[in-house]
Amino acid sequence: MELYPGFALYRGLYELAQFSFEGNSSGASGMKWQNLSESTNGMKEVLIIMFAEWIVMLFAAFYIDQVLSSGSRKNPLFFLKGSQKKSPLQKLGTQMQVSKVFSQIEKPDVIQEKEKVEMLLLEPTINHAILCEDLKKVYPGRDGNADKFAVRGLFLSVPQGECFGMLGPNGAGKTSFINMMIGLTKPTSGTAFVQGLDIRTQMDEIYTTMGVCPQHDLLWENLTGREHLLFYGRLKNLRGSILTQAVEESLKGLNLFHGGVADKQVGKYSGGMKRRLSVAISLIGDPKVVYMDEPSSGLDPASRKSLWNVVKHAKQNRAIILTTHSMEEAEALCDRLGIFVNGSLQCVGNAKELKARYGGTYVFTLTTSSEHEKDVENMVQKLTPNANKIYHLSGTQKFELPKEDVRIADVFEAVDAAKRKFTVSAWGLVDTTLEDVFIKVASEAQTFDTLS
Ligand SMILES: Nc1ncnc2c1ncn2[C@@H]1O[C@H](COP(=O)(O)OP(=O)(O)OP(=O)(O)O)[C@@H](O)[C@H]1O
Repeated sequence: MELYPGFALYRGLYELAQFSFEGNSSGASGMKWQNLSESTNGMKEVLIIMFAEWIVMLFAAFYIDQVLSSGSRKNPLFFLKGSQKKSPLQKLGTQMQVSKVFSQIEKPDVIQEKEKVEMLLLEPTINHAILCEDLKKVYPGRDGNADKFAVRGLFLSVPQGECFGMLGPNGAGKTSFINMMIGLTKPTSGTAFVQGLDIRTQMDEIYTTMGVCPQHDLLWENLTGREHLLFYGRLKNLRGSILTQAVEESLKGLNLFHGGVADKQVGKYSGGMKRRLSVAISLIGDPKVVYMDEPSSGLDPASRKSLWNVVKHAKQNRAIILTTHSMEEAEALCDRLGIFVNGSLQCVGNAKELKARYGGTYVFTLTTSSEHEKDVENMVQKLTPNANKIYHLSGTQKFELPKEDVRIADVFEAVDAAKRKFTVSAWGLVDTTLEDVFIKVASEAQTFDTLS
């Protein structure tokens, strides 16, 4: 029975108790090393059994972990095989990875960004606040699930004075990227330099020049807004009147000063007030690099506008990386944007460039009575045979007109001519919005990934 570890432990404890009981009554001490050799003392076998079992169990646990519980399961005889030959499926997987890399290489703006980073890495300059070099994050798969590639080889450079907007659908990997940059998680491979400091080894120094507004507010319910700012200000080495002034300015800037709000416990704040306090915390102490993960989520329009003013003012002497789902916010605040899908950048550029590159159409809408719908179609066909009808409901029709085929003046003339022939209740011509670009880039990338 002692081969079962529980019994071996019991026997050992029993022997110890026995020796100390006898020692108590005879005035001797309990078990000593020399007592191990006594024939009636089972402790020696117990120690041998437990030591041998410890080694056996260690190997057994390692083996079971490799073949059963890990996401990347191994063959049960993996220890007999040397370097395993790849199965055709694995080879296909590798080819797909290569083709995926190739497809990324085809995006000129992303390659340009990579080349810029490589050049900057050769001659590091303080002007570039953030440089990401082939940054990757892989979450190991659990319970038989495959590994999750949250960030796949990101190259990015953000200079001082720039606000870089990171757009992307849910689950694209934006928060995973920010978590690596702020030292919450380690990169699986690759690295990033913040003011020339490596995030793998010099995070302590980076913290002194960094501000973070996390996606979910991390605040103490019992402290007031002012106390939060005083605390973080002190952490950033502000003291005395400089600290008091920084806190006052911060509270005023984020609309948390009037009506005694600053001295209320945070537990009594509304969601929007907490968000504004998080932004204030990220900016206190003049950090040179700031990360804002969806800073305006949950804010009413007025608070959002005042937050934008604060961010616009703040970006003048620092680098900001901001993630958002609001295209309006991205256009209002960001000097450059990157659309991030399935862990990789699909495009980089300012809003104008992206719209010009990806938005190759105007959207033309015209409303008339139902009997003149055919006339409208004919009119659009005359403007361009490549027009594409995207919407049609009781007299209202929407068409995509390729920009290279139509001139805006021709559209106005065509509508004027149409007005003379039949009643036009309403019409409009709209250029591509950033939202159109986002939807197009994200859906193309997701389709490609699904096919892969
Ligand atoms: N700790 C984790 N373990 C395993 N997978 C994770 C972990 N954290 C995130 N993921 C996965 O990584 C992917 C990227 O998640 P992440 O939170 O970075 O996306 P996101 O772009 O910030 O999304 P959202 O816009 O919704 O905040 C998701 O598929 C998510 O499920």
